[in-house]
Amino acid sequence: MGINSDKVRVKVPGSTANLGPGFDTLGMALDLFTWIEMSTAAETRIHLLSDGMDGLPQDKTNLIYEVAQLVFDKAGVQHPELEISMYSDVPLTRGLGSSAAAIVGGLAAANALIGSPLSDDTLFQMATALEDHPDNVGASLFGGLVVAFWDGNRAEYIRVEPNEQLEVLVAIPHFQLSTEKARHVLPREQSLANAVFNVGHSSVLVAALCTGRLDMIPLAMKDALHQPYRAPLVPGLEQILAEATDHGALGVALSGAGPTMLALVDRSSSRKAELEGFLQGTLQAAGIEATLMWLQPALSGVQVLTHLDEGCTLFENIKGDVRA
Ligand SMILES: Nc1ncnc2c1ncn2[C@@H]1O[C@H](COP(=O)(O)OP(=O)(O)O)[C@@H](O)[C@H]1O
Ligand SMILES: N[C@@H](CCOP(=O)(O)O)C(=O)O
Repeated sequence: MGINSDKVRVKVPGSTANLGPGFDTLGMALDLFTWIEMSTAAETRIHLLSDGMDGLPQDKTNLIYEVAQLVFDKAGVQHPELEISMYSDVPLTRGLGSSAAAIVGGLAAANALIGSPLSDDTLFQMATALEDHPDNVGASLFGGLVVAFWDGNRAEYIRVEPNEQLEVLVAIPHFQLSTEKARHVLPREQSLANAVFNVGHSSVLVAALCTGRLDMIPLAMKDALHQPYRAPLVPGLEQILAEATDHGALGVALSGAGPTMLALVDRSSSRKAELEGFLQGTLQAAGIEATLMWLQPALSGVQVLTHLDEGCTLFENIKGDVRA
């Protein structure tokens, strides 16, 4: 199997996980993207092109470089030195799936570089094992809404087209909360009552999303397994979870492990400004600065970009598409 001597470029969406009750099970891709360019080189070099990437390693300990090595191992090819450039609009460590986007983007780019010997399913299994849960990586790989489970050995999923009335408002606090820390506060054991509560709510939420029963979202988007334990880490969250539906949200949840909070909104709602004011006001009162952003579900998962100009830099190619 040969290694492609061209540059490969991939575009991968960030994501929100859980949607409240679907802990480690539901993921939805969002239109916030990470772009990765990868080519072979005489010596490994890693370029981080966007702001906010402080602290990410620029050597062979970088996550994207590391996951590329796993692809080469799995495909049985020699490890080439790599030149990698990365631009990301997905903020780090905020609950919008930056690590999943980096993992999926790194896997997809390395696979394309060696002629795509690995199937999407193989990439999904690898990404799930790396991230330890299938929700964000499933959404970044396949786009749309992904309903998934993982038994520690294999992950399975079904992709669902997001309802076209759904729009997303996120409040992204100006502080980081690592997924590792936000998983650490969860109890190791839960009551049967909490398990039944979440199975019921998550099942009805998925059914509501599949059938367009948006009226069920405010009732179904409730959780007993993780949000109550994570709320002390995110000032304002408790009030937002309790009251956002009184201010125009269809449903509200912690996005992934937080600290970002996410509201699902009917795109024809006349109460968007009211909801923005409620979120911003509640967070300000709790002493939290946050950026609000309207996002759309991303329908495509990771894409290998073939239309880009080889003669231009990654940033020159994508600058019309980035948010910042
Ligand atoms: N583009 C990237 N390149 C290298 N590492 C990354 C990249 N994006 C994320 N990471 C790693 O993932 C970590 C964030 O993951 P995590 O705590 O799960 O938060 P989230 O995935 O919600 O943003 C970062 O601190 C960094 O170690
Ligand atoms: N199901 C996971 C999701 C973590 O998402 P992230 O975007 O915060 O990494 C969890 O809730 O821990």
